[in-house]
Amino acid sequence: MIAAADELDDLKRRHARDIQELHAENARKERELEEGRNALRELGDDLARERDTVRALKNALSEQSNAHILLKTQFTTLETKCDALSSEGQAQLNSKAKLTADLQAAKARAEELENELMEAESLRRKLHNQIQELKGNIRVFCRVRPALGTLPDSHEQNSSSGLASINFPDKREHKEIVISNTTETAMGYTRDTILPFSFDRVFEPRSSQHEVFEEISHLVQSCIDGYNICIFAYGQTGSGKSFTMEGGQTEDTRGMIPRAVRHVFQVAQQLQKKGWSYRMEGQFLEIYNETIVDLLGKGNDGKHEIKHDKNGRTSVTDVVVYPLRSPDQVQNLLNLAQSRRTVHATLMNERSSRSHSVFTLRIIGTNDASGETSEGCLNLVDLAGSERLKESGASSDKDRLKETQAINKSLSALGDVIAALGEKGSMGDKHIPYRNSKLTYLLQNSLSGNSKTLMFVNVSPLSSSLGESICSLRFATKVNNTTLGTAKKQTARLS
Ligand SMILES: Nc1ncnc2c1ncn2[C@@H]1O[C@H](COP(=O)(O)OP(=O)(O)OP(=O)(O)O)[C@@H](O)[C@H]1O
Repeated sequence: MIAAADELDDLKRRHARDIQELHAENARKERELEEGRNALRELGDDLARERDTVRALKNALSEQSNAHILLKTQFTTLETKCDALSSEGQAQLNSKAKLTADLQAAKARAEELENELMEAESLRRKLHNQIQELKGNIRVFCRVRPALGTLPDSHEQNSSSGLASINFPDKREHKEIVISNTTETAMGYTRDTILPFSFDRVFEPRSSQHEVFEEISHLVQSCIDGYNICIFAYGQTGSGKSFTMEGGQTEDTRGMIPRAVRHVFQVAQQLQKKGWSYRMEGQFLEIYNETIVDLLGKGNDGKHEIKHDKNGRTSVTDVVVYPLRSPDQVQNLLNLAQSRRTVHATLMNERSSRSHSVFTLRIIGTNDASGETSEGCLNLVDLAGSERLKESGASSDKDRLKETQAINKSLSALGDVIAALGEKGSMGDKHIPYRNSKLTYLLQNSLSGNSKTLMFVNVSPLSSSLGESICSLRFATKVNNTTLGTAKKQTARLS
């Protein structure tokens, strides 16, 4: 029993030890279990996170694959477009080659036509000069200016009631002008007079500078062919002479001088193709009270002398002669000259020009290919107002009286020269009184029978100017009835 009790104790001790160990083991297992649980929780969290990541990646993948599909579609469309463009490009290359060939052919044809045109132009010029020779070399154009009331900024506002009765019956050839005038007889009766005049061309008030120049452009062109040309503007103060010759500053209102210079430059350039090269020079003079003033000079006026050489060349001593290189340069010279012109007030026109102005363009041409030379001269003359003493208000002022007398003397000298040239044409050699005025002496070589002369008779539309208008038209008619003979070219061959 003792042994059994010992054994029992022993067993109890071992059992207690086992229980203790089992407790310890249990506690350890519980700890491990807790740790396992924690680990499991962490793994659960990780799993949830991983699931989120996988979900996000899945979404991204789906977006990417959509984008990929879209890009693929776009790529295919672009590929198709590219194919279409490259075949279009090819077609365009083909059509470009065809167009280049067509252009080449058109250029060759244009060149051919240009040559034909040049030949036709030479022929036309020759025929034109022949026609002019047959007609005689003095022509008269009449131009009636518009009433200024119809223009902005005018002093003649509401002047339409004061307009003269001027009619233009010839609607086809524009050669006639008819003035109707009512005068009172000594007995107090009124008498209606119809005065018809006819000229080479009549320009109505609405005619533009462009239309007027069209009619004189061939004449201007003749100076390139070696003729001496003289174009005058004659008429009472305020009748539109300066407007016709110099014009305004705008493209539309530019006058005959700038248009003539531009035309000469253009034609000279065209003739370069035929081997011609031209040198041009210009001078601008004023004749005031029988004294020459250089409008482009530096002021040694009154000391200029007119000289004519045996080759028909006229020069004036000590005047500035500008080599002309462009039409724009001429506009600047005109502006300079304009600011220097002698301008005084008269009753007729506040800014009346009381002097003659003479713009001279000399054109010297050489043709190295054919050995020809030519020298022509174009004079564009803006004459002083032609009104009589009473009309100009000059009779009460000594200086104005002297001016008006000088103007009248030189204008009648011009008439005498033209008349004498006309008589010479029919009766052989006759003395031509060129020396009677500075104006006619200066223009001697451009007024002779060898030259071409055009006179504009400028007319005011106002009834208050009717008397002067009739005087101007009568003077112009006398000039128109004159035949100046045959113009001669000044050409030579280079030795
Ligand atoms: N055809 C026209 N169209 C428009 N305005 C014109 C025309 N002719 C003349 N004029 C205007 O009429 C006015 C007088 O003309 P202009 O000065 O040319 O006369 P003029 O005869 O030269 O006078 P002057 O003898 O004083 O020089 C100017 O204001 C001018 O601009």
